[in-house]
Amino acid sequence: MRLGVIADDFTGATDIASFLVQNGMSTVQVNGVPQDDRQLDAEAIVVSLKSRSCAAEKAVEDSLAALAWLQQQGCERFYFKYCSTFDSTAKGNIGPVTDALLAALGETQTVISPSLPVNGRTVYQGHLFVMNQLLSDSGMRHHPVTPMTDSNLLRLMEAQAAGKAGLIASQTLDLGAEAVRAELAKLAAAGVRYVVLDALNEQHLLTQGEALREMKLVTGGSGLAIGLARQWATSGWDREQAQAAGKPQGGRAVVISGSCSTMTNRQVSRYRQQASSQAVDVERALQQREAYAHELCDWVAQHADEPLAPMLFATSEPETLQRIQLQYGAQQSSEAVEQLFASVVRELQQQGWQRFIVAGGETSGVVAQTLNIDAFHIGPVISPGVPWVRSVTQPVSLALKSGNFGDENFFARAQTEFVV
Ligand SMILES: Nc1ncnc2c1ncn2[C@@H]1O[C@H](COP(=O)(O)OP(=O)(O)O)[C@@H](O)[C@H]1O
Ligand SMILES: O=C(O)[C@@H](O)C(=O)COP(=O)(O)O
Repeated sequence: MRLGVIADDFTGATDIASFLVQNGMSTVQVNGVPQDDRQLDAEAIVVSLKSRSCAAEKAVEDSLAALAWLQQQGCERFYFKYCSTFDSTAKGNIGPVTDALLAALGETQTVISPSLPVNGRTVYQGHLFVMNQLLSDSGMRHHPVTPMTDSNLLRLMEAQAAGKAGLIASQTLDLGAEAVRAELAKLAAAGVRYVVLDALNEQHLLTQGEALREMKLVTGGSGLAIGLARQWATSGWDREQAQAAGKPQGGRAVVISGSCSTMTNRQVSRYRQQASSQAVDVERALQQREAYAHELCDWVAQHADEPLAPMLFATSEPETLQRIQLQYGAQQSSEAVEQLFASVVRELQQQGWQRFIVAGGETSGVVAQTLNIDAFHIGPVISPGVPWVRSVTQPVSLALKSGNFGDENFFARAQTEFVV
């Protein structure tokens, strides 16, 4: 049984991929729908799209293209992965994409399961919680692109999609997989297309996995992957074996930090005490990018043989960032930083650097694209949702960290706790 995952963004794709390998399924991730007909070798294939904040029509078109490609790869079960905070715009594309995938597969029912207890996302009586707050009371209500002002997943789904939503509550999950399957059948008979699943803990996710073993299409965050991978992994949950192809190889490493999140700021200040580091000068990035990138690469090379990899960082505290954005413009400065990092990693790759530890979702996308890495094996997990990954075609390994993920010692741990 081969699983095909359609993920609505890049770091979200890496997140689910890491839970699949941790629970025993070997996994390859591709960035976008490949245009060639290469056949990939893994139990699960994850396609990362950039559809989270797209208009519904575009998200549907991209998701159906991903589905068709995954079917060509021999996938028989499908998983639509969105954010564990159900990020969707006011017009919302999670509903339309779910409807389109159901129709394409000839199915009439699926589940909605964004819960990820290990990262504080739980669902109770159909309401989504972030840590100890309802989604609509959490910081997500201020999200610049996808503000979430309702926590009721049934209401959110019915507002976006064509069909009827229903609930399987935690009390039923406590009774086990058989009870969940019976409830799914009852809801199907009542015409319910989207079944919101409560989950307060990992046991609930394992029960979901057991109950959904035969369901053709599921939808959710990355948590449900824990339960499903335990059902489908042919290696008997052998994590070591599933991760083998993605283990980082030796060779020189560099840390590139382009995220300004609170967590990344903490990680950067910790790592500055542990390794050589150099802050990026945004003005020089704007005015003399190539010469400056070359200079930074020389600096990185001078620190190549130290115990921990040298770090280049644009990461700034909110006040500094605000000052930079006021002075140079938000878009201009962020693009200048991204392009500077692109020039740096291009030159380092030419000089034979093989390990890149990157902080920031957008920054990760730029680095992977610049290094020409469009498919990678998922390796050992550094922090929940952040694995080492290894290019399918080149001897290059990446650790791609979304801004909020990882613990304070992430950059050092990524290098010291894994066989390289
Ligand atoms: N000092 C800085 N000045 C301006 N923009 C910056 C600075 N540092 C980082 N950026 C930009 O901020 C954005 C951070 O986004 P991203 O990499 O997705 O991180 P996150 O995952 O935390 O959102 C990138 O476009 C990056 O280039
Ligand atoms: O499900 C999740 O929380 C993550 O996989 C995810 O999608 C995070 O998105 P970003 O916050 O945009 O990195």
